[in-house]
Amino acid sequence: MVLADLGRRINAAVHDLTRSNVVDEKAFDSMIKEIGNALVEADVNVKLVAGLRKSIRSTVNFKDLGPGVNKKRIIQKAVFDELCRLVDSHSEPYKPKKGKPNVIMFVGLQGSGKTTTCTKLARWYNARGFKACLVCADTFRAGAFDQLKQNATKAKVPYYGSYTETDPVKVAKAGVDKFKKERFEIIIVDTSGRHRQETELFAEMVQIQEAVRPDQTIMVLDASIGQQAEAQSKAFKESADFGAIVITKTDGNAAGGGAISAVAATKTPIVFIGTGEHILDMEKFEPQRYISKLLGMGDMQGLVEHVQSLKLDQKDTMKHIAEGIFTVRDLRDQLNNIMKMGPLSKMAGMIPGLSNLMGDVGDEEGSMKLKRMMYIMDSMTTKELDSDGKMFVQQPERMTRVARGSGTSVREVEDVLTQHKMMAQMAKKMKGGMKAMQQGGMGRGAPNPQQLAAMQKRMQAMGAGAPGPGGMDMASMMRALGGAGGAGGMDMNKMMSQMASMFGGGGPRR
Ligand SMILES: Nc1nc2c(ncn2[C@@H]2O[C@H](COP(=O)(O)OP(=O)(O)OP(=O)(O)O)[C@@H](O)[C@H]2O)c(=O)[nH]1
Repeated sequence: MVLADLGRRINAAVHDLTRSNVVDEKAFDSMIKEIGNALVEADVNVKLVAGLRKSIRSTVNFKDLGPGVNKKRIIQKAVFDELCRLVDSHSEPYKPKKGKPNVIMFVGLQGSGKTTTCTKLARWYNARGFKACLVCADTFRAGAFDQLKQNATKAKVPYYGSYTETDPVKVAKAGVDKFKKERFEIIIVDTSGRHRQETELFAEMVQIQEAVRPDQTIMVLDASIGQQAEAQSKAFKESADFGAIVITKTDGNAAGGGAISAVAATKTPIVFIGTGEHILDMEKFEPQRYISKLLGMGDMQGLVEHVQSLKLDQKDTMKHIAEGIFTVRDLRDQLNNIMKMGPLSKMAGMIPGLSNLMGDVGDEEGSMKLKRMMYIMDSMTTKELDSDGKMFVQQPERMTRVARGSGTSVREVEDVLTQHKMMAQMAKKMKGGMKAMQQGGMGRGAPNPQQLAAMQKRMQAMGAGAPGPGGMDMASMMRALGGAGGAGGMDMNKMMSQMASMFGGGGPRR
């Protein structure tokens, strides 16, 4: 059972109960039991599960509920709140400060995903305006430096390491000193892992800690170890003190729930979770966001942050749409942006209701389709790209030329032009609204209540469904978007419709 299945099972249990006409104590008990079973199967510790069941039961307390109260709402909220509490460590991690060197040291067993996570974190800070770099202090494993070098180069992050020095303490110290002198703000030290928790490994970690005096030591844990995470983190904590944890490989891994809850129970903050092998596959861990995503309620705030961190260029298209124009080049720029965002399935998970809309179109098929559309537009002339597409109808031989040049078929070129036409019509309709939003500062500030209401209506029409537990309805999600406008905010609605219709999801249900 992968994590998404766990979410679906919990959701189904809650919905079965709240959908039925009689919400009595018996039905309530069987819902709690089903949630408990699903969590135990996802390797959450039975004691924690027993605690959660007890808390839900006492929060709802059937006997005290009067006839007028909305039982369904209270039950949904109790389940959401208790799930959040299960994964919340209630502790604050270190917050790096700008304008000074912040040394972050990574520890963890070999293969846990340390090197990958170090690079993801450096990129994450870089995208947020910090000057970040990497130091490879793993002299134990041959090839470790090469791997870090390769990752760092791909992520465009400066790095330090040595092929000749065999003492990891010396390499770590030299790297940190060098980058401190060069005024780097985030200096990430990757250490050796090895297979088991051997004494030499712990001794080495302590020595590196003493030499580089990290502001934060982060331990990396593989989600697949489930509730074993508690024992493993204890063993590490006894040797080298660490302040926070990153849990990797939570993608497609049911035991992730077990690992997260086990760590939360030790009151160690989980700062990030790894959600894939790609450099962008890392999410800041926040209990409420994690649970709402797990339950299929989306993570709009996460999506906005993700989109913003990509620094997508939307200026020209936004300006065009405000004027009611949408050129073929605009379509190409938008597709380019979508391709930068990572796997489509992941994006869909962040948007409430979109996973259903996309249907069974896989990532591979979706991205292949995107690529072919890009080849087609790359084979067009500047004049064609900047046009409204009508010249292709007037001179169909242009379509034949583009198909030949891009190695695709005339039919596919027609499809791109149909897609473009649809979006150009949409842009025409949006003309007034976009102008008002731009004038009203939508691109900079939070949406006003009328804009929120309109956006909420559209989102619900797209299949976002009824408000979920915990009061996380569409309005509050939209409010969470406050201040996020521009590329991340308003554009998401458009992007959803684009994606859904392009990948055969049948288009938004309006
Ligand atoms: N699916 C998935 N794979 C991941 C994630 N994080 C890391 N990996 C993969 O896990 C494997 C091991 O990652 P590394 O970063 O090399 O692990 P390490 O802990 O640095 O290992 P050593 O350098 O040998 O100590 C690689 O194939 C990564 O691509 C994640 O969040 N999801």
